[in-house]
Amino acid sequence: MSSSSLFNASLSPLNPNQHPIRRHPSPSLLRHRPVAVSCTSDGNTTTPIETSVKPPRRTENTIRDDARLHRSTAVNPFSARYVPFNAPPNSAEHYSLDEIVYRSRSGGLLDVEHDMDALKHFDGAYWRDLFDSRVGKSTWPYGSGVWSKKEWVLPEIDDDDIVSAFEGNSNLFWAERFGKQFLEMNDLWVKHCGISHTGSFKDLGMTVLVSQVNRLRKMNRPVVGVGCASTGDTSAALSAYCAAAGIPSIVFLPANKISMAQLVQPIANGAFVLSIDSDFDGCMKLIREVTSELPIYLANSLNSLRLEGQKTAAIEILQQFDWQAPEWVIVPGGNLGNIYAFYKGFKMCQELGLVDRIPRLVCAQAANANPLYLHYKSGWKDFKPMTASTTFASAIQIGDPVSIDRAVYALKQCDGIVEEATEEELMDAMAQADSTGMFICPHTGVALTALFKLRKQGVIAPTDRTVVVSTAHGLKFTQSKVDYHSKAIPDMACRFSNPPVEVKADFGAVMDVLKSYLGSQKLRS
Ligand SMILES: Cc1ncc(COP(=O)(O)O)c(C=O)c1O
Ligand SMILES: N[C@@H](CCOP(=O)(O)O)C(=O)O
Repeated sequence: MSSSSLFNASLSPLNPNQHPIRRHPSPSLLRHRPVAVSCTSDGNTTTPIETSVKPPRRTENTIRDDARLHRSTAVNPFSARYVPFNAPPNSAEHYSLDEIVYRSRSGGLLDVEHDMDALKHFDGAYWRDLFDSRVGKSTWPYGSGVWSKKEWVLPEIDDDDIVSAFEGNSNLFWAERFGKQFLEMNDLWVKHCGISHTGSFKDLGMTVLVSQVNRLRKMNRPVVGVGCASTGDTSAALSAYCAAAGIPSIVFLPANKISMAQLVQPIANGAFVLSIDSDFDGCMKLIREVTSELPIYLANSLNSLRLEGQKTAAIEILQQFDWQAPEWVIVPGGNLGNIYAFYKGFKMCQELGLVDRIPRLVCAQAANANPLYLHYKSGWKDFKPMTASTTFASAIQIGDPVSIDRAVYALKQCDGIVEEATEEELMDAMAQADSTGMFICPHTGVALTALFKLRKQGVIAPTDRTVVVSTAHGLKFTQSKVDYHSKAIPDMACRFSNPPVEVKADFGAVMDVLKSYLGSQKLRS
């Protein structure tokens, strides 16, 4: 079936006895659906288009006002709640998302469980079609890559309570030259989650968490501020979204362990910044203690709301490949929420009929902070937290990841793999990627190292469609690049460094240098 006929199929009325809700989808679902398809000269239908010209927007209205005007009066059929993570089927424990709870009764992790039966009243074609129709618009809140999947994220929140920077919809970059030159691969992609509002994938989760906090505060729930421990990216996202909503944010940062660019983000956004003489794990312990004593809402990924937003990056990857699953997705791992979020996004798409299979996941760790890797190598027998050593991939310098159980579950479910990268490997991989036109962060260098290793072992084949998740913007980590290109890193060859050539302000000297450079380029080509 062609994609256009799939599209038509999703619009045709169904036997009402089969899908009572689908026969009457809520107007809010239908509002942003394509209304027609265009025809080619041979009469085949192609892409969806709007047929009527919309009346000009009333200039006194904001996009929030517009959303309010079009608010559906139909009963929302979708809902979600907290349940213990990986609970046995007979477990009755559950909590409303409006409760302030981070752990199950037994002290385990929580998960957000959606009413899958309600979602299943609509078939895969319906959801594909709905999500596709929202991409690239400025309609509140669906213009966001996260909120374009609102029914699968926080279905019950009022559009008015949402705090969004139109995050998501990030670039899926075809790494043509990198794949060809270094890996003999022709179908290699980099999902640039770091090209976003605060420069990392954390925006995807933070829009959800801060929106829910906004709702709780409007309900007069006791939330005076929102706090996190951070290696730099969570704090940046938290402070930006809180600042946008006028909510106080408090961030615990390990002193001298995050980049200057990351440190300045919460400072500029007006957060209350504590620089603590500890590592990330120490800060995490402290924020957990503090949030159990004070009315400060916890924003780390221990809070499963965050993962609901982060899982949309997985859905987006499938969408960008026209709802075809790639063979492999490689994700750098630290506190280990994101690897589970990816799994959850892919799995929901499979369960709801948008795709027929899910990719295998690879979690990549820095060798200096590799508790998951060691656990995997032990045959998942023995998890031991560790004290993480310094790494250029500073945002994943984490030795006691809070989401260890989620990560192990995800990797087991998808026949996943864990790899590690030494400092030299990750820095070389970053420099190689940059030399082909990217500008990636060291964590993406960790993920690329995993790819190098799995290609060499023959686990990933040259034609396997592979996505490497780039988690932060390279501009947040320029000092590591400066160190590498100046060959200023002890015991590192910096094989791909490209230091500037110092030359006198003299025409002859400049010409000499240029001729020698151009000569070496000729030899290379
Ligand atoms: C840039 C970057 N990459 C990767 C990660 C790892 O994500 P997770 O903690 O969800 O494993 C983090 C944060 O931990 C990060 O900030
Ligand atoms: N890299 C993270 C570490 C904390 O992870 P979280 O997802 O649990 O908030 C950061 O940037 O702080």
